[in-house]
Amino acid sequence: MCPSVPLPSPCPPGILFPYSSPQLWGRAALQPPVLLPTQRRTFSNNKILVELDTSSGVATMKFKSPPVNSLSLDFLTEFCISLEKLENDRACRALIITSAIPRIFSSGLDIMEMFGKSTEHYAEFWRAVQEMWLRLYGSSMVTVAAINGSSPAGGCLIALSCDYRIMVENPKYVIGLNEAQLGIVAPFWFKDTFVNTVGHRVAERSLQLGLLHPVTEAHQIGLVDEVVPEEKLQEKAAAVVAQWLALPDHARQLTKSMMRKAVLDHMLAHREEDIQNFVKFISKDSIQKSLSMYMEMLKKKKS
Ligand SMILES: CCCCCCCCCCC/C=C/C(=O)SCCNC(=O)CCNC(=O)[C@H](O)C(C)(C)COP(=O)(O)OP(=O)(O)OC[C@H]1O[C@@H](n2cnc3c(N)ncnc32)[C@H](O)[C@@H]1OP(=O)(O)O
Repeated sequence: MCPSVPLPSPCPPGILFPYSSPQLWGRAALQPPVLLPTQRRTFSNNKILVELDTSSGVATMKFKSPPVNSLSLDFLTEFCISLEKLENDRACRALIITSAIPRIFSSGLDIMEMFGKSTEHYAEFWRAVQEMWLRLYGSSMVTVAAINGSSPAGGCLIALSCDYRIMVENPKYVIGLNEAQLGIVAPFWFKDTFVNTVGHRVAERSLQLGLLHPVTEAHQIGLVDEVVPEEKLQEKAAAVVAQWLALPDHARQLTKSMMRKAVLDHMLAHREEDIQNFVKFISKDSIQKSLSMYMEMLKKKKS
């Protein structure tokens, strides 16, 4: 059978052989089978830096939005644009996501986007959150989260949406879906993504208590796949990517799609309803009060 990459049509006899070598599989497979010097393509905005190594097909995306990489509407928009660029780039087969901000991977959704704004704003913001998840969870690239800091709520969702999670061993770092601690609720597709990673029982307890798991515990419950010292993170991420890229892209992609399709389809079928639910929920006085108290608590913690 011909690989899923577009080949000259009809597929000439014998063409399968050169395309069968693992390092030639996939979207980069149409490049001539010669050793090319390492080539880097970089693009950047004020929130995200992306570097694509076109010889390996691996892109590294660094979040660089101080102070805590919170997922504002602007951040989500830039994130989606970057994901779309990479997804459409035939030279890119894999993506490593990490942070350029010390100690923080991402602090999750920007609470200020959910506080004191108009219903139109809430709807626009929530559509952007959905879009980010649809693109990342549904990506055909190999995706690895190199988690070099704390990663609560929406930050954890980003990590969960990748194919593999490697976290830096540091007793101060935590990760989890802590929405309940803010007096809010993780939506069904956050929950489904979590359940698909850690299983129903662990997810149920963790979600109800809004737990932020220290790294060792996150590893024990399967929320992260590996724990490494900070200085080994990039090397480990590259090794994991190489292992996943050794397989034919079409087989890996179809398997990924099979595993994730039900959850993605469910969200797509209920997308507008989910936006309405979010707007209704977040606009409630009691929820606005909870968010306000949470922000106060964050500020007090500093002083
Ligand atoms: C019927 C059901 C219907 C359901 C419908 C849906 C319901 C709603 C679903 C919403 C889902 C929400 C998902 C989320 O992601 S909510 C965000 C959760 N995030 C957090 O709880 C993290 C909070 N932050 C922290 O814990 C710490 O800040 C952190 C560990 C990340 C860093 O600590 P550090 O000490 O280094 O830094 P500071 O705390 O001093 O923070 C620096 C400044 O950044 C501000 N900050 C932090 N996090 C956020 C954030 N998420 N959004 C906005 N701003 C944030 C913090 O206040 C500091 O600001 P100032 O310098 O101005 O004080």
